[in-house]
Amino acid sequence: MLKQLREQVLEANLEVVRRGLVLYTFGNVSGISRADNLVVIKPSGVPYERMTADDLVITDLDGVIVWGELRPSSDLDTHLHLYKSFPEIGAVVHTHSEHATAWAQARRPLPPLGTTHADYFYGPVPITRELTEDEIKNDYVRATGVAITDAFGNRDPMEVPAALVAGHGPFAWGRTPEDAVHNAVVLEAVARMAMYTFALQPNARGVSQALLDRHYFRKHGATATYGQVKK
Ligand SMILES: O=C(CO)[C@@H](O)[C@H](O)COP(=O)(O)O
Repeated sequence: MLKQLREQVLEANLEVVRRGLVLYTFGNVSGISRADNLVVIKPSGVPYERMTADDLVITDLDGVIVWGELRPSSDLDTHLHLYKSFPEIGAVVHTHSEHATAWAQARRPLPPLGTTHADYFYGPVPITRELTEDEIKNDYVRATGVAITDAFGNRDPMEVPAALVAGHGPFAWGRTPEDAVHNAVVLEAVARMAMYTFALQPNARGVSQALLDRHYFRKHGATATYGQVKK
C-alpha cells in the first residue's frame, strides 16, 4: 500500500540521520497522500539502520492504523493535527537537532538575521506557547500540534515552513518528504548561525524588510528567479 510514498518517507527518515539532525531513534518524518487521506509515518523506536519501507505505518487522519505491523511514531498526533490544519503541506519532519532545540528550550523565536534565513523563512520561526498542565497530562502530542497552529494564527505556514515547540524541539514541513527534510536541515543551519551571531554581537538586529522580501521572493512565488528555467 502506498509503496512509493513509503519509500519516499523512509528515505526522508534516513536523510535526517545522514544530515546529523537525529541521534538514536529521536525524531520522525511522515508524508501524506491527499488523494487517499492517508499518512505514512516512521514506526516508534525502531533503529534507523534496521528500518525498511515495510516497517512504516499507514494511518487515516484520525490515527487509525490501516496498514503495517508496528506501532506508529509517538508523535503521530502532532503530525495529524498539522495535516488537518495546513492543507498545502505534504510532509512533516520532527527532530531534536541541537541548535534549533536550544532555541526551543530557550523559548525564543528564531529571528531572520541574514539572507540564509530569508531564502527559506519569510520572517521569524515562531516559538509555541507553554502547554497547560491539563494539555500535558491528557493530550500532550495533539496539544503540541495545536500550539504550533496557534503560533501561526493567520500567517501562511508555507512562507515559514517550521516552528519551535517550547521545551521540546523543531517541527518543519514541506510539499514533499524531501522538501520538508530540506527545510529541517536549513532550519538547523540558521539556528546555529543565529547562535554564533548573538555570541559575537548580543545586540544583533534582523535583516531589513527590503532584504527579507528580496531574498524570500527570489526563491518563492510567481516572481521567483532563482535557479534554472524548467524546460
Ligand atoms: O520528541 C519525541 C518524543 O518527545 C520523539 O522525537 C522521539 O524521540 C521519537 O519517537 P518515535 O518517533 O520513535 O516514537
